[in-house]
Amino acid sequence: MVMTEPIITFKDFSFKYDSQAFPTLKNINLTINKGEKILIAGPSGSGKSTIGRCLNGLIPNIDTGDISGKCIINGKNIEETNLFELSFTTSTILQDTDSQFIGLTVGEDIAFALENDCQPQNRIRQTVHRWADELNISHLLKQSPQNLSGGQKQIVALAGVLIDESPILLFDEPLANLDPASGMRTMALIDQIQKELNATVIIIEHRVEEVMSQPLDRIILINDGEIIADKRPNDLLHENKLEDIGVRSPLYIKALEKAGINLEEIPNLTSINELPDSEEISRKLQAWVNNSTLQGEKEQDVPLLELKGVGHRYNRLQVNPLHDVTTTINKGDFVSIVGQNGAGKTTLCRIICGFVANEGRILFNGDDLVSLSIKERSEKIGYVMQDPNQMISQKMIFDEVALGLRLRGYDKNEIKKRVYDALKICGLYPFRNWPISALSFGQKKRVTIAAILVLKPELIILDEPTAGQDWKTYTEIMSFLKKLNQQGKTIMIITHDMYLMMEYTNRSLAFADGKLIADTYPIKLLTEKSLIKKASLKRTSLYDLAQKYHLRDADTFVRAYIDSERNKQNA
Ligand SMILES: Nc1ncnc2c1ncn2[C@@H]1O[C@H](COP(=O)(O)OP(=O)(O)OP(=O)(O)O)[C@@H](O)[C@H]1O
Ligand SMILES: Nc1ncnc2c1ncn2[C@@H]1O[C@H](COP(=O)(O)OP(=O)(O)OP(=O)(O)O)[C@@H](O)[C@H]1O
Repeated sequence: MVMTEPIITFKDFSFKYDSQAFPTLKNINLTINKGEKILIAGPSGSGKSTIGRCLNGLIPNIDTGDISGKCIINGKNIEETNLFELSFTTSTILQDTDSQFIGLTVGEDIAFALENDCQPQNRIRQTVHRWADELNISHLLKQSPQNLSGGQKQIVALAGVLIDESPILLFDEPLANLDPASGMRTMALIDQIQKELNATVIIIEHRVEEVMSQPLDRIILINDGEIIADKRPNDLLHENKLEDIGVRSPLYIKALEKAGINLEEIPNLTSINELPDSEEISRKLQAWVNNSTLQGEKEQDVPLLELKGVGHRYNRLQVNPLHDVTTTINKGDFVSIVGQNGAGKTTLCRIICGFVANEGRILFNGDDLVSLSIKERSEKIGYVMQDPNQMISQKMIFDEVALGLRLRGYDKNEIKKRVYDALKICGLYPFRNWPISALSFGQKKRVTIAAILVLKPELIILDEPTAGQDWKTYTEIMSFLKKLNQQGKTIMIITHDMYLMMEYTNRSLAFADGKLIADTYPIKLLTEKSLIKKASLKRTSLYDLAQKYHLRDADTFVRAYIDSERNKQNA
């Protein structure tokens, strides 16, 4: 028997933030042994990050509140330990990477963790280069961390944590902004580090399927501040209750279920490789595809936005600036913009909105956009940033949505009418007199969309609207966007979620190294191996399932699955 020794123990532990009326964590009993790898999952606001903050000492040192019961980390009671002491025990990679950077360059930032340990200069250089190599960020070492793309920031933050060599590594949503291939690489890397250092790894993530691409010891489900399951992944998947609490199940499991396959009869559900070779499963999956009728792809060819040789270079250090993007977005399109972290997706959207200079031309309904100011453009093209908190400037919902109209001098009645209309479309009318601070993330996101809809733009561009969201909020945001699209809005959306791309969008633009490398149907994009590799994409597990069971045509299987989900939504 392997000797196990607890490194984290919660005993009848409850915690109430000073500013909250009720406890956020309730009666937590949890033991994690040295060297274990644990996933913590659960809906937004359930208390996952709060548990994380106990592990790294932010609770009770920075986030003060009432504790009852005990929490012992590496032999120390968190109530009797200061932040500095715990910093040697737990390394944390946060959801919000921006607040984590201290160096002037990426290289300095990564080195910082080592300099803390008083290592010699040349050893530091070597280690930094080794990790930068491993993480594919060598070309960024001289850049300022503030200028990186969202995904690049996340990888740099990861490097800092990995080289720190603490006994507990805590990752709070490490995948939220990563492209699919980087996400997989990151999970493999975490696994490798864990083995090398024999570290205890705690991962907080909504993307359960991706985390499960590497072995896990246990999954802990949190709901409403309580632990509702603490099980080995296989046992939890057999119970098949993830979606009941708003956590997305792995796609291949949902597909098996759709085809009427009894999950109880499958011994190991943790990965497609572990599924049994079975004629019967093959037959059932194939029969299910044969029974579904496929919908035709939507064809549209009235041009709305024409991009001709579009590009932008931020500075001379930039290795692959966005260059020569030429394509036409048609009226009614729902376009996904996908690809490699740092490829230029956000930059393209900034160019379209006029926030940064453009080396090419853009026509909107046939007119050149160059003569329009940012303000004039925003009446035609609405841009929704990833973080709603960065967009919101007012206290009250009504005022936030009315802001654009007030700035443009509309009269009071017209403002009221338009704001109410937009709030109704966004399902926020009942909240019209509420302060924004009382809303959840998904609701805030809809406020920022409402604030854009009042100006009646024909095109709406959204930057990763579902990143870091739980399954419920994800579905809420996406069905809402789908409705807007059906009402005639043209939508462009940046995303790293391959399934989202396939289910919701009718067309994909894929980027790599500053270039548009594909412009096609979402499903077609994932049929070409070389494209997938170049754009850092990944096939969903539906393909792997179809291949494993030798279905006649994997793409047809994937389409059948997506159609059946679409129909379920429309019903
Ligand atoms: N510093 C704080 N002060 C007061 N309340 C807080 C604080 N941080 C979190 N909370 C509250 O505690 C609850 C749980 O938040 P927590 O961040 O732990 O959730 P989570 O499960 O990590 O959610 P998400 O998936 O959205 O990140 C929320 O209702 C939140 O409003
Ligand atoms: N303000 C800036 N100054 C200098 N370089 C920048 C700036 N903003 C972005 N870059 C660089 O431009 C490139 C493209 O960045 P962009 O944000 O468009 O990428 P992205 O495709 O949206 O990436 P992600 O998927 O990670 O969000 C990156 O290499 C990034 O480092």
